[in-house]
Amino acid sequence: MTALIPRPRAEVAPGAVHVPGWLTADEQRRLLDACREWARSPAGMRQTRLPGGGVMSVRTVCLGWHWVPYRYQRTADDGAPVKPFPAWLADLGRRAVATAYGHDGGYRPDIALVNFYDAEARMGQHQDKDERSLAPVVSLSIGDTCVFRFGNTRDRGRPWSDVQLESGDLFVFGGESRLAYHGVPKTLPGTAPPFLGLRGRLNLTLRESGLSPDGGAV
Ligand SMILES: O=C(O)CCC(=O)C(=O)O
Ligand SMILES: [Fe+2]
Repeated sequence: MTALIPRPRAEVAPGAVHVPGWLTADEQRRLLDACREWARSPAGMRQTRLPGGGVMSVRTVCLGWHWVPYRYQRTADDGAPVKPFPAWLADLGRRAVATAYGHDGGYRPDIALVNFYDAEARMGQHQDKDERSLAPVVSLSIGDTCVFRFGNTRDRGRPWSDVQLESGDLFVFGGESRLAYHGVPKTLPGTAPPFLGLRGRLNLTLRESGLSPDGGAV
């Protein structure tokens, strides 16, 4: 969408870069189509059960490695093999890192977590720390705008920055910010660009597992 108020690129914290409007409308549409395919069962989109008995409000489908709190495995909750991580998505991830940092640093993502947020869904402050690699996390947003809370590496509290992530925005966090706490306190329902035909918000995070294909550390 054309912004009335320009949204400049910003380094929110050292190594944490927000690039508004990075994906073209066509790229957003293609990514949405791919998400709709990935969401189908087997190994489709589901709500993650937490060890304490709770259920996450976002719906998630994983590619490459399936995330269960708090590790990665090769099979999904239904026992089916996790869907493959496509080469084109790794290429997109490399382009994203190069856009954020000026070079791709040999980025080789092999995990994607695709999260769907309906109007009520949110995600509490957490660290992405189940990967053995400290390569950057690439985040791509499609659909409704959200408030993305990007905090510090020490704890869930302040200081943090609240950033609005809109459809097509890129956010990369690596380096000193790789283990920063972050979360999504709310989405803004009905703000998705009409051309998408999507109610809600999708977010893809690409990561390097640091795991070999048989599950050991690389
Ligand atoms: O939805 C987002 O923007 C963040 C998702 C996230 O932090 C995660 O999947 O670990
Ligand atoms: Fe995260």
